[in-house]
Amino acid sequence: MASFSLHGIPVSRGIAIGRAHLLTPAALDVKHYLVAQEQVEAEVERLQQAISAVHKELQTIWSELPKDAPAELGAFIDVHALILSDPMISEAPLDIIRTRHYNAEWALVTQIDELSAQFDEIEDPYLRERKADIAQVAERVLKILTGSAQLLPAPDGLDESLALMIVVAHDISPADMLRFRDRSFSGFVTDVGGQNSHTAIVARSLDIPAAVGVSRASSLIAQDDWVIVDGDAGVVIIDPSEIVLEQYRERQAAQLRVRKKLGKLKKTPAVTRDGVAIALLANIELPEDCAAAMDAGASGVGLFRTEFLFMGRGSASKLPSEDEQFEAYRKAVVAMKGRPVTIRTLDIGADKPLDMIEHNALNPALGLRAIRYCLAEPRLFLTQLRAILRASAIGPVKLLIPMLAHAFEIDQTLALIEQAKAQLRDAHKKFDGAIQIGAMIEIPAAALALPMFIKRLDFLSIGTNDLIQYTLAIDRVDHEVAHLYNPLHPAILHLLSMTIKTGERAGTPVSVCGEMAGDIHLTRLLLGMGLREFSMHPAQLLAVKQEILNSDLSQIEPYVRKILRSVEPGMIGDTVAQLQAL
Ligand SMILES: C=C(OP(=O)(O)O)C(=O)O
Repeated sequence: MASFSLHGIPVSRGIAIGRAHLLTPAALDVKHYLVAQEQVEAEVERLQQAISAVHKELQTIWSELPKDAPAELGAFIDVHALILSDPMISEAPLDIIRTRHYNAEWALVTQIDELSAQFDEIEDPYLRERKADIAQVAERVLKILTGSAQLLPAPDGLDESLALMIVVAHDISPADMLRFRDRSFSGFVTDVGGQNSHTAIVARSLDIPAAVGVSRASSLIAQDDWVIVDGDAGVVIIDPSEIVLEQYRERQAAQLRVRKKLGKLKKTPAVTRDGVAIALLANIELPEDCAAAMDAGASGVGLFRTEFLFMGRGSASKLPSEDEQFEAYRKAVVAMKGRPVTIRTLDIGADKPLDMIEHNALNPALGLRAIRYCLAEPRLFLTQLRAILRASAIGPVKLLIPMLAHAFEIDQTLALIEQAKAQLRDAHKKFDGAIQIGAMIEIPAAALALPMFIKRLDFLSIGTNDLIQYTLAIDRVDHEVAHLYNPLHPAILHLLSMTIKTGERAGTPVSVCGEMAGDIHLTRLLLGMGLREFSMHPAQLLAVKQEILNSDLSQIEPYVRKILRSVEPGMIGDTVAQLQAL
């Protein structure tokens, strides 16, 4: 196969080299014809041969796995081998050929369709999802039958220890991404998605190179193709030549060296050259992420996205109980060893739907989501509030509320927090009575009416991902408008600067917990606006710290003033670049 490349949106930095693992099988689009009676046994044999060819193929992949490859990769191959040996694949389609005289491809697809319908009926979401594995196995067999399958050998010079799997899919939901965090993949490529979709955010949190919005990747890349993902440029190279491979291996090695160097900064305090201390906190999705936060030297958790505890549970299962939630929050608080943990209440809706809740708004991002949903479902909200409050008895916890825009929403939320406290008192359960309560500033209306928030709350956290989405009126997950997603739009810069300055004047702490906080190209801009608290994924923390250590506020501030006076994108971009080069 000739080498070719595809282009998309770079969302998670780094270089990954490996074999493609297609998540969404290509449509099982095969020829359908009837075979004559005398041809039936030959057709049966054709299918049997294809099945044994796939067995061999799986064995080859097994034998090519590097010794230190994570056990999960081998487990995947085992599952596929087991499926292939199961009579539902190895025998039932043969019966279909014999009884209905279907050609081999049609018989296999018929059997898969029947199995698929049976799997849809299964209550257990884990088992239900095994349907995808069966489809992938069937697709391998079909490729052999149609003559399109050739397992490519490892390109010459490929370091097998780097040859892990690259997930290629039309789209990956944030819930699916959650499942991947326990398995080792070296890269992600999706046909759709935007820079700040939650899928992209989770890829960054996993510290795995990823490109999204790579149009038609899942149909142009075949299972087991050798692929390079350049997460810095958003480029995906399929079947790379030896020279290209060598170049990327060198870049990969250079990145590893940079990482090693950054690793030495873990214990270094984040202080600018002119002596201003900056707090660097971590964004987490699950309590297990605290290990990475501690390892990166985070001074606390600035954003715990609790909705990830509620996602991917399937419609049949229940929402997490108060005790289950408490256990998760407690774990995070214990893991952070006395450093503050900012727990955000449920921010569901839009691209973070819950399986058990119907989300049928016409414009989900503008609908009954986040705090709006919680206020409409006080029992669910009180359960979460009690669990968070109980965790505040274990160590320092702050409560963060998403998507607030109206004074009455803040007041209702505060009233419910008081109600949750009263319920805990009645139940003789401990909590921190002086727990700090803050708001996400992520709706332009909130940024423009800041005194209303400052009067009622203890701290503010700017959610730049949603603030950009709502200010520029673009869906953050829609790759067709991804080019309009611009953190340097003058309107965004003004809202940010205004929020930081207003908070500073009022003595209300302001942090940024959106993706802008972890982007090293924007660190100096935010410092110059007066930001002193950044929260980001642990994987980004040391690089941001290095920027801070190399920055001098007195040098930066005049450039930032110039940026804030500019309305021309060219001028803003140039000045941000000059800031970087200081
Ligand atoms: C941090 C944010 O929240 P999320 O990305 O979880 O919506 C944000 O909007 O910037």
